[in-house]
Amino acid sequence: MSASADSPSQERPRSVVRSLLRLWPYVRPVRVRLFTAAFVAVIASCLSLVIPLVLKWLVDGPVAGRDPGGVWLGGALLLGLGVLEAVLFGFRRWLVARPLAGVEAAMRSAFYRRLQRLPVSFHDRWPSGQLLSRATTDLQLVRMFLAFPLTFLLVNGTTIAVGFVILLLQDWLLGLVLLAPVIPLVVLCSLFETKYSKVARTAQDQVGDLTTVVEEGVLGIRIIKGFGRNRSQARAFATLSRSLRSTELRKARLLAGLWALIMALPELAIGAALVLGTLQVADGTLSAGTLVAFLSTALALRWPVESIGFLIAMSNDSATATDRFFEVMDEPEAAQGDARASAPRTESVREDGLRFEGVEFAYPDSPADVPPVLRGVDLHIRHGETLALVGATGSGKTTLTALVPRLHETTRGRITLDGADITGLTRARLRELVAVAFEEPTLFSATAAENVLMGMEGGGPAELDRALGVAQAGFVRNLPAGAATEVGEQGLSLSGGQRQRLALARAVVGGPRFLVLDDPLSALDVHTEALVEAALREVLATTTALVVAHRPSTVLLADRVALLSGGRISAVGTHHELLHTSAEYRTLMSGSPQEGHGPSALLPADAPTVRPAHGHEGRPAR
Ligand SMILES: Nc1ncnc2c1ncn2[C@@H]1O[C@H](COP(=O)(O)OP(=O)(O)OP(=O)(O)O)[C@@H](O)[C@H]1O
Repeated sequence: MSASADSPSQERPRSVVRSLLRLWPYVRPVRVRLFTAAFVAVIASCLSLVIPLVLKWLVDGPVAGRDPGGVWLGGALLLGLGVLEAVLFGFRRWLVARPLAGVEAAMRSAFYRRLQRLPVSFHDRWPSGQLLSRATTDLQLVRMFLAFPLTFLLVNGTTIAVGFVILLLQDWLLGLVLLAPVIPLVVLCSLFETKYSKVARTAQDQVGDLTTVVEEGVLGIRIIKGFGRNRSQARAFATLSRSLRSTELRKARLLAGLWALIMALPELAIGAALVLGTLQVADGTLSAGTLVAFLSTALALRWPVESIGFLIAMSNDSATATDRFFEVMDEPEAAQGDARASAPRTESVREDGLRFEGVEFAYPDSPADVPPVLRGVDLHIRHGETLALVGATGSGKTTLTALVPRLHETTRGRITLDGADITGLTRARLRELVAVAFEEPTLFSATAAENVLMGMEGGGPAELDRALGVAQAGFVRNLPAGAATEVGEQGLSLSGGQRQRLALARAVVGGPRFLVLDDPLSALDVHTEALVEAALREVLATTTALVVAHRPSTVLLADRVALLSGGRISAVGTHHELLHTSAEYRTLMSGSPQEGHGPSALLPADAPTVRPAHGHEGRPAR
């Protein structure tokens, strides 16, 4: 979802107020403090309007009557009002600071929880930078809005209204002269708001795109350096950065134009009122004190009026940030266990193994004219059996394995675990039953032990040791702090093979009933692979397992092999049966010339091979 992509909020007419009102559920818990703070700020701001009235009294009274006692009293009153105003504004800040940090934190937690619950298909569609910028910059903007523009739009609005009433009461003609710019200002503000909100949206989306590029640049630093792509990456960054800069400049130009008008029109009105007022004083129709009070009030209203421009701008930025936040919050969550009415609610206890029945799956964003990746998969992995899934690259092996832990939902057909439809199981139960390890092993910024024990709620050192043993991950003990070593962001401080072994340990630690492994040995050297294989055999003997295999050595871990072709299972049998009966299987197996595991090691001498067998003894299939 780049800046250029249409987002839901851009398609329908947008209202800043409606967008901001959606914040209410998060603001509700702190409403009392927020309203109190706004009330205190209104009082403080209106106090500044009392000062000109004291001035009027001072000029027309004690100063005109040469009464030093009165002048001192007036001075003390002005000082007292000033101090009270400052104290009240300070109190307002204290009232809002802590609760608003709480609102921001609550929104961020809700956002994070949502991200965790959203289906994998959502994460496939959304660049991580767009999500990161929503969780950081956008939520900061929202907090700033609640702390400042929200209160001051109310405070300044009230101050302006009270101020004009005071001005009109003092001299209605001069008051009307000052009020004259209001109508053009309202029209200008609404025009500005429409234009500004579009530019604000573009800028915030561009920040998201830029965050994505920075994130990819950091995570992919090895590839970028390895392929010498620093320049092209820097160019991509510079292009996005320039676009963002020009959008920010457009924002600044719009704001500057509005600000110039907001400042110039009232200044002109004050100038006109000053001329008119001076003439009235000269005529004797207006007292000098009233003119001083009038002009002081008008000057006291300058800041509330001038601030309206950037308060509107900030509110617009915040409304855009709110829209962006709710675009993610409004996304439908992944279906829960009992979401499908047709799914059986009780779990069968039969030792039926893992079954795929007429399973069809198409990625949600794939074009309508592209056939589904899986088009009716029927497969039965018997209880306690290990089945290797083999197929050409892109045939859908990873997709099929991702359906078992419900990372994606089948579009048709069903998958059962010991006879129970997986859509009828709760997520927690499904996670208990099925453990997964993917080809690309993801580790988290945590210790090696924490990464492994993520696979078993409440697991301890004994389980950890067993799992590390099974995955041949003894290297962990040689890390600087042993299993307590932080393995770094995405485990980048470890080698590919080490990461894969930790991921494998995580998959087996809980002793799952069903194990789904996506090419678990792909990054291991031949020696380690043999060790892991030996240990895996023990684990596989006690579980029902589906193992995606690219290499003959992995296939040999399995009791039977299924060939995925054309979105269906086209053949099932033992390794040797398939070598005899399926030309496609032979081609796939002979296309992996690994030292010691290639066709020479695995194809029996009488198999009709694509490449000639070399007559070595192959490892026996189980
Ligand atoms: N997130 C996705 N969105 C849309 N299409 C996808 C997505 N992931 C995979 N595909 C497509 O689905 C098809 C099957 O991909 P899959 O990764 O399951 O194949 P595979 O058999 O595991 O491949 P390999 O052996 O190379 O790992 C491919 O055509 C791929 O382009």
